[in-house]
Amino acid sequence: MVLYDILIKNGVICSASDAFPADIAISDGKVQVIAASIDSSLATETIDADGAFITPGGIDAHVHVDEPLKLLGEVADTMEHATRSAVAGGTTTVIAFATQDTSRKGPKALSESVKIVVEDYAKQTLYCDYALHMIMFKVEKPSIAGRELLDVQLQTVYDDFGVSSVKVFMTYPGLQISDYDILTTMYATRKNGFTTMIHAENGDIVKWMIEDLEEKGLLHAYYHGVSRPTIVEGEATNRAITLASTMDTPILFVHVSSPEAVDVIRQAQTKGFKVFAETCPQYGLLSDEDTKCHHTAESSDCDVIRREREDGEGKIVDAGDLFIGSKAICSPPIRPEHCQEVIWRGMDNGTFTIVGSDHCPYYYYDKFSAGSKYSAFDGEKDGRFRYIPNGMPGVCTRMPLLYNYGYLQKKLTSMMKFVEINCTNPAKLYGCYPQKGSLLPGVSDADLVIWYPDNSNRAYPTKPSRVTNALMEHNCDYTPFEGFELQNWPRFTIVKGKIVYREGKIIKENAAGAYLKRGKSAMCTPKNEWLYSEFKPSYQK
Ligand SMILES: NC(=O)NCCC(=O)O
Ligand SMILES: [Zn+2]
Repeated sequence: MVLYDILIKNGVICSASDAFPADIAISDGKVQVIAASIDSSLATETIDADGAFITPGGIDAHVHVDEPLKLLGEVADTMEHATRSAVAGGTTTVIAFATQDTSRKGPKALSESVKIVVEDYAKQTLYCDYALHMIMFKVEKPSIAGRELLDVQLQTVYDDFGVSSVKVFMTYPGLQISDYDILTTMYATRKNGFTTMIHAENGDIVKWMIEDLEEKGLLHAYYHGVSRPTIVEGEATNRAITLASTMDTPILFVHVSSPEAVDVIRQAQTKGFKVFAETCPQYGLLSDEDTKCHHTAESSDCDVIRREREDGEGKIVDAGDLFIGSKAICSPPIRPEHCQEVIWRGMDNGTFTIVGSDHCPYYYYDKFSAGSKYSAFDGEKDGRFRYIPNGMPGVCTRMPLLYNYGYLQKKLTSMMKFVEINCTNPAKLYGCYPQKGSLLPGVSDADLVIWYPDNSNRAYPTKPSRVTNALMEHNCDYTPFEGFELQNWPRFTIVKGKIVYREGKIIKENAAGAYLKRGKSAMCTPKNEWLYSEFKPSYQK
């Protein structure tokens, strides 16, 4: 009698709390049974995991892809490309962004902004499920009346699309919102049980620094990081915590990179504030050295040879390329090497709740594509750092890099920690647990990854030994991690019970990703403690 579609035998099942040898049976897209031994005759297909770890599929809760409103300009990956790249690296759910369409007004304004995105992605082949956060850069009515309108707008976007998180920016010209508007946003997100995601950098200091560096003729990619030093992030993080504690609103800092920011987050957590944080692999693995090199032969003030790496065939990558530093430009910027230790420690000690990729892919070699890093040379822009598109690809590499450089190098103390920050916590934080981020029989979607065994004598011809762009399966034409050495990589990625990535090959016919409506966060719940009781809102009993 056949009961299961797929049976995985001889693996070590890893959750955020346990790691134990067991078999796992899947049917109808769900995990059905986990038991010490399950008979192969009960399944249509049996996979021998050969002693390897089996983890829940990753959830990458910070992914920017091409979307109708193009807030971040043209990026190289559509949702189809991003989900394909995700599954090639063991991620089985991505959370991307719908941007507020400010031409839409009234109670349904945000819901309509999400609708156009969902309709656009419905036309694409999706390799895994995706959900959406809302990027908000304008409060429609900046007044007391504005917060009641925003309250209704959030209620509506949640009811219609299960969007339960909002991202705001404290930097970027055109996107930066005032402290007043952040308070208004927090009032409404708190009331609706939304997660407030904050990009914390002091935009006014950055503006001042950019103008000053340009005045001094310091224009190359490297100066992007100089214009946004670590204190810029530390100050904004501290300020956002002050605003959040005034409003008794839980907050989540995205893409945290600076030791000062880590310190204030840790202190706030110790005081019992509901402060959560995300970091990204690039902040633990790249350094400001990677942003060096200059773009014209005449300019010599940044005449530093970039750390060279080999590609898959032993060839040195990009030696002598004078604009190469732009590949690693993102915000917050990649920091000096000594900051990396703080990032890894924060992942392991719980300061960081989750790891996201901040996948935001712009072309590099395809210089003439809209949105290429080379658009910094359009017109009179002359390649100046202020015009280099901010962002880099990473949805594919997030899980494998954390496995190889975190777990295998003992910077993450256990595979349980690996699963917690990459899979389970993102699901709890963003309202999709236990459907996602876990392997609970009868409950969780059968989204999982079978890795290669760590200590096998068997040679696997399909096991990659270095990061290459071909491995990424994205549409972008580079990875900032080219040449990084690998001991492990996902061997199988299974999404809703179907194998979508098998030993280096994408299986398109099994792609059945869809839009995922989320619930409210299980973590971001207010404490109902007010710093000043006068601020307690009238709706709160
Ligand atoms: N991080 C970055 O440089 N680009 C993506 C947009 C953002 O998340 O701030
Ligand atoms: Zn951001």
